[in-house]
Amino acid sequence: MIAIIDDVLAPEELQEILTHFDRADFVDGKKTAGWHAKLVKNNMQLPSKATSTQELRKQVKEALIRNKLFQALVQPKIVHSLLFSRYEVGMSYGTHVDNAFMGKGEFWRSDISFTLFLCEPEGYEGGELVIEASDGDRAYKLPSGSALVYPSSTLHRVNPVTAGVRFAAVGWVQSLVRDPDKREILFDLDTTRRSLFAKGGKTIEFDLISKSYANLLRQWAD
Ligand SMILES: O=C(O)CCC(=O)C(=O)O
Ligand SMILES: [Fe+2]
Repeated sequence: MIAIIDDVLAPEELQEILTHFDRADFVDGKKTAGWHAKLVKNNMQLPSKATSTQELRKQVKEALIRNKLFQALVQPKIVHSLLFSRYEVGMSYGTHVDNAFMGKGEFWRSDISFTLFLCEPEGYEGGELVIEASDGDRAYKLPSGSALVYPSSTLHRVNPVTAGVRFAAVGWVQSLVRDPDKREILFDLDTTRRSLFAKGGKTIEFDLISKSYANLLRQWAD
């Protein structure tokens, strides 16, 4: 499932991150790409080992983890490999698939990829995140603070930036539920039981859907 999550970060948090970017040194993004993605990756990133990057990473991770829609959609076991990117005019990230596993020493599976847009769409031209689906390409350019979550199994790209600068945080999730179809069933059940609860409280219908939700999650989680 491809989904948009709005307002992951508050305007003050966004401002703080952008202020940090103003004085930060960005390095070549090829450093963290797989051997084939390197061939088409042309962007800049915050150095992953810097203490300030680790603090920003923690902040963004916590914001995602406390977001109820993110929880319901992706069932995160771990949010990992988060990085902060900067695309200047002429930069892009050509068509690629994300590596199935990421990390050094400890490896995490990438089930879901996300891009958290960190600047307003009016501030740059081009730079759309394009998901290449079997029925055609879909291009996304979201407001600052909104995130796109999409299956890591897709081919995707970032179009060349033709004016301005594009900032984003990107990362991956190893989900408790590896199969996207199963995640979607859980999401639908969870949405339905919450809607039933809002309308009628803790009825027997709510209890039975909650029971199915919990028991399926128990069966499907790894
Ligand atoms: O910046 C983006 O929106 C996506 C970047 C990407 O595809 C990646 O880092 O693997
Ligand atoms: Fe990617």
